Amino acid sequence: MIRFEQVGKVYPDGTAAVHDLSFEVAEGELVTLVGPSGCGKTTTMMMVNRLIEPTSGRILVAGEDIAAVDPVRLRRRIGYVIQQVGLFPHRTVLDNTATVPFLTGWKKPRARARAAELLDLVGLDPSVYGSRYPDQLSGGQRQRVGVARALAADPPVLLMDEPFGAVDPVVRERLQDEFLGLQATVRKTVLLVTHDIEEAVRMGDRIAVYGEGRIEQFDTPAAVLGAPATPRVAQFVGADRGLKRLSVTEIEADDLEQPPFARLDEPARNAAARLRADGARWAVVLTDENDLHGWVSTEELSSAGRGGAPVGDLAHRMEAWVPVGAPLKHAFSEMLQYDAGWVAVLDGARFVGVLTPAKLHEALRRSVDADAQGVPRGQVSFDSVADA
Ligand SMILES: Nc1ncnc2c1ncn2[C@@H]1O[C@H](COP(=O)(O)OP(=O)(O)OP(=O)(O)O)[C@@H](O)[C@H]1O
Repeated sequence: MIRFEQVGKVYPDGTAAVHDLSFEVAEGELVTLVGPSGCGKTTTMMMVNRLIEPTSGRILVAGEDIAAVDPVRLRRRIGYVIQQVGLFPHRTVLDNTATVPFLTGWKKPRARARAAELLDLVGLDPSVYGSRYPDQLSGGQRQRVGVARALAADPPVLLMDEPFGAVDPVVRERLQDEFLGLQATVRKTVLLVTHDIEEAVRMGDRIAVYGEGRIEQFDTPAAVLGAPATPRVAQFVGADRGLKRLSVTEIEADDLEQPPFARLDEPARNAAARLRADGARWAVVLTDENDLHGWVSTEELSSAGRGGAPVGDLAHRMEAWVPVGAPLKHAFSEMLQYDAGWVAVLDGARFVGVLTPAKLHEALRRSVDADAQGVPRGQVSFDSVADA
């Protein structure tokens, strides 16, 4: 959808801002451009809507060399969100949002109806906020209006330059999540500039990590964190990249342990005898359909006496659980929150297995090796000190 072919930019004063950029952003993909200040991210982005012209190479949008496209026409196909949102102070939120539809000649009622739809989409009730002026909004709300305005003309491409930079970290995280939710439905082709590696990792399907004026690595967040291509990338992503990688590595069924289990309606004494014979101190409690009910200790089952009480009478609820496919970080955080030595992993209600700290470490290590070798994680073997 967006293709850079050996693009370079030298400013008139001789500053070479970027060199030899070649990369492609697929349709519906969100690529983050990240790197230290002055490395050329904004220059890269502004060449896409021709606010800056390259001095070498060419850029294609939807297969068309943009040098040959009228800049005004080009910009109508490309939404642009910037940090200083740039709303018109004397226009209402609704009319600010409708700016591009107005410019493209839509009738006012239609443009406003579209703007109201978009405000709703970004979580601002148009009947409450539509008639306000920008200075009557919080920073986060203004930022949302900026996103709504960029989306109002339904452009296939969206350029976002530090779009969540002007708000505090808590609001920023919420806006990031909201935008990702929105992106899952609107599926725009997005280039997002940030100097924040956390944001780049969180938002990007792929990340372009810049050094001075060039891309040092262009890959998935997991690959950038797991195998930085150059010392400069390693330095930029930081010493705690293992921790960051936890948030982009998904739990897979192969990562899990299968603990002993007891059936919800089997007699407690049968389950107790079986678990004692296996030397197990506890078991997960499952229904006949393998849905997770909870957990129970062997001791509790043993003390149930000789009656035929079912396991279900003694079971505890399972607080610590995560869905399969969730990031490892989510599982780790559940373990800490519930002070649990493991978390259950579910597919819908169905029990898939448990993740322990050792398995979590193993999954992380195998995912790094799998990326390096370009194979699925299940194909990577792992020897840990614990196995020795
Ligand atoms: N109009 C200009 N004339 C000369 N040099 C410029 C001009 N605009 C930008 N530069 C230089 O080009 C380089 C890249 O700038 P750019 O704004 O693309 O970086 P950036 O990575 O977006 O930085 P930041 O994160 O600080 O916004 C910098 O060295 C900058 O000083």
